[in-house]
Amino acid sequence: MKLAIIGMGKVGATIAFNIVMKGLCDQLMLANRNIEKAEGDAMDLQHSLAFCQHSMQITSGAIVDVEDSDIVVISASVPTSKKLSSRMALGAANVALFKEIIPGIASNNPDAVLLVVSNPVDALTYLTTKLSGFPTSKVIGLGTLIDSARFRVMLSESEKIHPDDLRAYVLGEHGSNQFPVFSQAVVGSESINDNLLHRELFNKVKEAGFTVYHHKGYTNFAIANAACEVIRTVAYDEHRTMPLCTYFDEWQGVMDNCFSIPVVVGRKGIIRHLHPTLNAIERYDLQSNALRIKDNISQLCDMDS
Ligand SMILES: NC(=O)c1ccc[n+]([C@@H]2O[C@H](COP(=O)([O-])OP(=O)(O)OC[C@H]3O[C@@H](n4cnc5c(N)ncnc54)[C@H](O)[C@@H]3O)[C@@H](O)[C@H]2O)c1
Repeated sequence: MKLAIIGMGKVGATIAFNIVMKGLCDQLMLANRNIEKAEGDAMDLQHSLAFCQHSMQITSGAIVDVEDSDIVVISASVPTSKKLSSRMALGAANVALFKEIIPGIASNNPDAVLLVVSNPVDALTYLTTKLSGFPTSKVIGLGTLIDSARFRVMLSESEKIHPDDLRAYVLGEHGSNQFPVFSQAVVGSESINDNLLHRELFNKVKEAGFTVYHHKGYTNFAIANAACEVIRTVAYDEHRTMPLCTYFDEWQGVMDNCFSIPVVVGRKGIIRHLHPTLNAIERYDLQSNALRIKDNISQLCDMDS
């Protein structure tokens, strides 16, 4: 399994550390605009192999050196600020960056699954799908997997039950429009009700990324674990279900859009879309997400410029 990370900032470096600790590949390639930083990370991670069960080859270089990967994680980005209050603020500059880098990544890594982490992730996953020419199944945006994880952790604290035993999906935009699917949320086989307490927790989930940003200027640990969950599922063809961002022609009556829906993931990327029965509130939330995201995509991702 050959894995590359493009963009060795706070998130890319933490994903790399997790991959090494968990032994998720045999060859790990780190690429960054500032190559010296990628070289430093590669050396530092090599030194940590003495404490790992799984040996791997760790190399570094420029984006053009990333070739024939099975998975390419894209966490390259213009710098984010501690004052960030909307992921869309990164939109225009990251769209320009992706227009510069995605065609080369796609042609040098024709069989890869591309995992988009950079924000705004829904628009960038759409753009990556279009620019790469890859099948929609092979371009995955990290999307609301992280929001769903935060929701499960917060519900677990309130229910005093391990988060692994909770199923609670947040779907839609990785942003302020995301919505919880209470109608399908369960702990054991008991429903998690749509009540005031659980709505308050969900409101904290929506703000959680920015709460962390405002404290430390970035988020890295939870997002790196979310990325590794997808990477392991692809690497070992695990066929796990999770909410992830994908471009789709049609989902639950929404046409031609790109945001997080429940999917099954395996070695070939997204191998199936799941279709839970949504209640009236959730169908309304889905429609308003679809409009908002479509609008963001058409504002940001003009394919002719
Ligand atoms: N999807 C999510 O839930 C989620 C969570 C956290 C962060 N993010 C996003 O991930 C991205 C990275 O965040 P970060 O905190 O690591 O940012 P960062 O500024 O620390 O790192 C960005 C890295 O990209 C590199 N880079 C820029 N242009 C490049 C190019 N052309 N080629 C190669 N490398 C290039 C920079 O040198 C830098 O090392 C941001 O867009 C952030 O918003 C997403």
